[in-house]
Amino acid sequence: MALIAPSLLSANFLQLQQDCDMLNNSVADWFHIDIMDGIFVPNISFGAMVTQFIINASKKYNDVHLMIEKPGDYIQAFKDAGAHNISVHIEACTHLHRNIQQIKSLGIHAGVAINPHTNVALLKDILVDINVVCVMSVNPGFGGQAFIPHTLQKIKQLRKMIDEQGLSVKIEVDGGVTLANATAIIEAGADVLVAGNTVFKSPNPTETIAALKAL
Ligand SMILES: O=C(CO)[C@H](O)[C@H](O)COP(=O)(O)O
Repeated sequence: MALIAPSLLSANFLQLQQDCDMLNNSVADWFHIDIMDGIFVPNISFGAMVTQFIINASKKYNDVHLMIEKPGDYIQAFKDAGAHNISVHIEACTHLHRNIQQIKSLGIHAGVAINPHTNVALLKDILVDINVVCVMSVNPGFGGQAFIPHTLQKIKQLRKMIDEQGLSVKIEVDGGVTLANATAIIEAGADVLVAGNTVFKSPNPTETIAALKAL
C-alpha cells in the first residue's frame, strides 16, 4: 500500500484551513508542499511563511519539495517552518552531498528530487545518505500536467538500485498521478504518491484520497 501525499499546490488558497482540515481528516499520509522560485522552475508558489501556516494546520508528516536555486540558503527557514522532510533538486545543487548534510544536521529527513530528463544512475552514490527520492513524472513548475510515461522505467531502475543496496529510501512519484495510472506507478516500485489535481479538483477529495490509498 502506497503512502498518499496530496500536493497543497492544488488547494484553494482562500480556504487553506479547510483544505488542511480535510487532509487531516482523510487517510492521507503526508502533506506535500511545493516551493517554486520562478528561476529553477517557470512559476512562483509561496515561501517559508505560508509553509509555516500550512504546517501549523497539519497533523501529518510534512514533506517540503524545494524547486528553487540555491536551496542551501533556505533549508534552515523551511526546517524552522516545521518540515519533516526537505527535498532538493539534484539539478539545482552543485554540492548535493553538502546540501543533504545540511538537512540531516538539522535532525530531519532529506530527499533528492530528480527531473524527467535526469538519469537516475546519478543518484547511486547519494542513496545511502537520503530518505526520499522524489521522481518527477512531469516537468516541475505546475500542477495538472500529464504523467510522462517513460518515468515508469526510471522508477523501476531506482527500485532496483535501492533494493540492491539494501536501503529503505522511499520512492516518491510526483506529477500527473491519477486513479488510472497509480497502480502501474506502484507496481513499478513507488512508495509514495503525490497527487495534486487528482485530489483537489475531484468532486470528493476525501474519497479520492481513500481510493488512491486502497490501490
Ligand atoms: O511538484 C509539482 C509540480 O512541479 C506538484 O507536486 C505536482 O505537479 C502535483 O500536481 P499534479 O498531481 O496535479 O500533477
